[in-house]
Amino acid sequence: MTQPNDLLPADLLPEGLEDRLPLEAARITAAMRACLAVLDAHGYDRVRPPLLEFEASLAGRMAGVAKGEGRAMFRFVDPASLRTLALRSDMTPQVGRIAATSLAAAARPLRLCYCGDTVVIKASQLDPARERLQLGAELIGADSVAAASEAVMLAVEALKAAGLNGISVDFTLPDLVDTLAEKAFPLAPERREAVRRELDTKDAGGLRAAGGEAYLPLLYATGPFADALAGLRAVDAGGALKSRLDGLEAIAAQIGDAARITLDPTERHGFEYQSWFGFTLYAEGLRSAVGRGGTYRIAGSEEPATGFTLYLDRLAEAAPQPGAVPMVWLPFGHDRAAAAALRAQGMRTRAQLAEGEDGRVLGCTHILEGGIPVALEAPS
Ligand SMILES: N[C@@H](Cc1c[nH]c[nH+]1)C(=O)O
Repeated sequence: MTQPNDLLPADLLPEGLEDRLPLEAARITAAMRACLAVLDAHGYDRVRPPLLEFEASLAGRMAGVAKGEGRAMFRFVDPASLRTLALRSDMTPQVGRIAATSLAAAARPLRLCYCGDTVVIKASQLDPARERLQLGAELIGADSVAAASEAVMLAVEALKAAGLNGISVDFTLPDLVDTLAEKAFPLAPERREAVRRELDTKDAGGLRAAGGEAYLPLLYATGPFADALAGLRAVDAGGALKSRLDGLEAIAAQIGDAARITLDPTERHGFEYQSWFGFTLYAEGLRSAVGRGGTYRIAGSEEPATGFTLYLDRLAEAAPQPGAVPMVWLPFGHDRAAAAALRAQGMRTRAQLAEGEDGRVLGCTHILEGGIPVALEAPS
């Protein structure tokens, strides 16, 4: 038998990639099923885009990704087409492509959901994983307050169905600096990046030095939703903010007490392509975000859309372990119909393959005897 110390160097996994062993895989699967059931019940049809695509098409559907601000993708040359392929780092652009091509003629708003693995070349400090299991929903054809409310409500409902507690939603305004820089607090295009950077690091001195004095109040308008909103309302930006803030207020009113709401108007981490509205989801027991979403435009077709993505393998860390069901040992010559009936009732079975096997050693709690499951003593 192979012992762990027989590990060959070739058996080591690259940094940021790992095997999920049965207990963990069961937790991820249970969370996945619960979330998918919520999206399905709300009328979202599942699509399954491929794991890899032509790089140009993956990168081209999202503004930020095209600008190189996106998560770096693994790329390689396809020996068959001799074109560059990329492994997806996010499924939202793929769903955008489907909406803009195969489903271009489908009625809007179009509700699609998805679940699949994505990979990034470089992980973040907070979360070293380079493979991420995404599960999400995209509402195509609308980026209104109503669409945004539906997306947030659905995300919260899915997280609760997965068994997570203490859910909080952090609202942000991804295109805030661009909007204000146009007119209210004018900034030359080449200065915008510097101002965004200082807002990111919440450095008041740096912000002043970068010529972003007018943006200072934004630094303080962050925290619990009501207070932060009041702070932002006090920023007189010649009405440039009003429609956005009214929108946030309407979304928050819909959520009510289904989740705790905070507002960080300048947060842009993880928002590469979202437009007026963005949100980050957190849950009790997990330091990093369990999902993100917002409004955006599908690059190419310019169609408005709203959606969210949950990071399933991450959120499953705080999801409850599915309850163990009886595991029934099926010895040689067992009653097959009785075994099938037990499985139909939700029990699990393991069948004997060779002489000398002991069901208890193989994790069984019961043995099928005379057509009924009889409890086994745990192995000593
Ligand atoms: N796919 C984005 C979130 C998103 C979905 N739809 C719109 N935004 C992410 O993983 O961060």
